Amino acid sequence: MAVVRDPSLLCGRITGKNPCLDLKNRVFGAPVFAGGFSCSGGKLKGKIGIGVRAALQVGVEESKRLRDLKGLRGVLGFDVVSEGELREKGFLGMRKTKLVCTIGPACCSLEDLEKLALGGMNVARLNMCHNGRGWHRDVIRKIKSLNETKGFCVSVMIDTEGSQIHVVDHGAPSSVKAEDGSIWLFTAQKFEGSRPLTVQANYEGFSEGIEVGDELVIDGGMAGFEVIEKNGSDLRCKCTDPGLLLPRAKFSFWRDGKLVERNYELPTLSTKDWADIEFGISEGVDFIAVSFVNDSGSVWHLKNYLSTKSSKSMGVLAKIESLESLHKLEEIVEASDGIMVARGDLGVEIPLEKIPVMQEEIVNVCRQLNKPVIVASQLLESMIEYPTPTRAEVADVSEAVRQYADALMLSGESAIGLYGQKALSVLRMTSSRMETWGREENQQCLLLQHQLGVSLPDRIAEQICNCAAEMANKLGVDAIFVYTKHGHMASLLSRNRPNPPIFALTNNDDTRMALNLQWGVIPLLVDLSEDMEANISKTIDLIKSRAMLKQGDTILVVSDVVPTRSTPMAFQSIQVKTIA
Ligand SMILES: Nc1ncnc2c1ncn2[C@@H]1O[C@H](COP(=O)(O)OP(=O)(O)OP(=O)(O)O)[C@@H](O)[C@H]1O
Ligand SMILES: CC(=O)C(=O)O
Ligand SMILES: [K+]
Ligand SMILES: [Mg+2]
Repeated sequence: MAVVRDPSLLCGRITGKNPCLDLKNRVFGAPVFAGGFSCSGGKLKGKIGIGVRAALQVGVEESKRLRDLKGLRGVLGFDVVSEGELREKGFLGMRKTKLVCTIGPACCSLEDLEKLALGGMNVARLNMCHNGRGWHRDVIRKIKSLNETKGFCVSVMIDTEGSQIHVVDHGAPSSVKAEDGSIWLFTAQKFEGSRPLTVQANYEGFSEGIEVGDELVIDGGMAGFEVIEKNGSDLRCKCTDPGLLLPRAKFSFWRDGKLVERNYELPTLSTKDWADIEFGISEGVDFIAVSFVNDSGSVWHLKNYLSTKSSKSMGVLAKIESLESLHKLEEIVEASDGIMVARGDLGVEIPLEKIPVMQEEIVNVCRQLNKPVIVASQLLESMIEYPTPTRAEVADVSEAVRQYADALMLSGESAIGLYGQKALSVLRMTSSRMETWGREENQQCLLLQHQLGVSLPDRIAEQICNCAAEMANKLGVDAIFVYTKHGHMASLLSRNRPNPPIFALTNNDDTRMALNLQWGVIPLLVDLSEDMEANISKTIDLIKSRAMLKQGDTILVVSDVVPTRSTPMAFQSIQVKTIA
């Protein structure tokens, strides 16, 4: 594919407004939705149309759900944060990298959740390892009520506990020191209370296949031990690398510098995980992130289950956090609706110095296979305690943005940290700055797009989106509009990481919530008719009537026309429109 090579085409279009403007202290009013579909003043000039006809029989759009929502959300489901950002910074200044916040005791009140939403949280993550379902239900309902009443568009993700082997007791309520040369007992035997120098594991098979002389590493390097005696499943170990044992610390065993890989036959989805998934279905969450996925089987299994159990479509995200998942990366990415680079647990199974390269590879594979990817864990770890990040943390966040990850995630920084909102604003400002740099340096032209589609319709959709993104960059249009039912066209555009924001117009609320994780996509919920031309002018009029599109703005419109009596063939098109 030809690419933009002349940065001068792009540089001048970056908004002059301060891209670092802090949204935190701004108060957005409740959304004011324009009523009706008046076409006055919505005339378009300079329309260029390119069409591709293909004999695709696509089902007719169904918009009953939208009508139900319309009364609540108004006719243009434009979330208040994106709208505020557009007014403040213009089209090009809109943030592309999406932000995920883990919700925990430090940010679970309605006020705190609202502050995170205002600060740009696109997805709220609930880690099912902690708290009871009542607590999680309360948080989910608060987020949904903020969406309904305050006009936010925050998706909800639950993250399964999975079956990982970890410490349940190490002799102290919080952290405990392991001194050099001290002798410890690692056991799966359950006992009441705490015993000094004794670590209780949660699974009796934790030491299967382990031999005297093996190295036991805690949390990827928090402390290290040598196994000096094995008695049944109990291990007596000598501390060789003094350090700290934290609650729920994870174990790994190493022999001759390599991880001892063992098949524990623990299911990726435990009985508790299935119960949590049922809970997620009943609460209507948008994403289920599956911990410790080792192959595509568990992902397909869950996806099939969800398709029979739930009318709502929920995204299944696979967390890459084991050595085994790296061996089967492509099949897992293909099976999933998205990926999380779970660097915390990944660092238990691979040497830490390998993580940056693995992260880059996972991000690239995901973009090639057109799946959104979240970079997670320890992005701003020091901000759990301190009000400012380290320079190294800012560099790490910038690197993930430079790699064009779809989303960045806060863990403890928001869940238990003292400065969660500030951490979110650091992610926001750092990603905006890096995105601006990427545009100025024309970095997206370095991205190669391998052909993804196999069938003709898929290849047409892919080519339309590749060409549309290239045109948008070369012409320097202000925004891309894409009409999409399931989000596929929007994600194909996003895959090219184009300079202008991608407004994805859909009449399907599940699609809207799923697109929250995609780089550069601003999902809008609108009523769509079968007449695509009418849809396009209606949407433009609506956005214009809110003074967000003005005379002279140029937009590129990608549409996928469904067959109707008047247009019996599916019709995909790219149009460039200049607002009159
Ligand atoms: N709902 C919660 N209640 C209490 N503490 C929480 C909650 N969620 C997160 N935390 C705390 O925040 C820290 C980081 O959170 P996070 O859920 O990202 O942990 P993690 O270990 O990286 O994830 P995972 O368990 O999926 O590997 C946890 O160690 C935990 O102490
Ligand atoms: C997020 C997560 O699960 C990890 O980093 O391990
Ligand atoms: K988890
Ligand atoms: Mg993990």
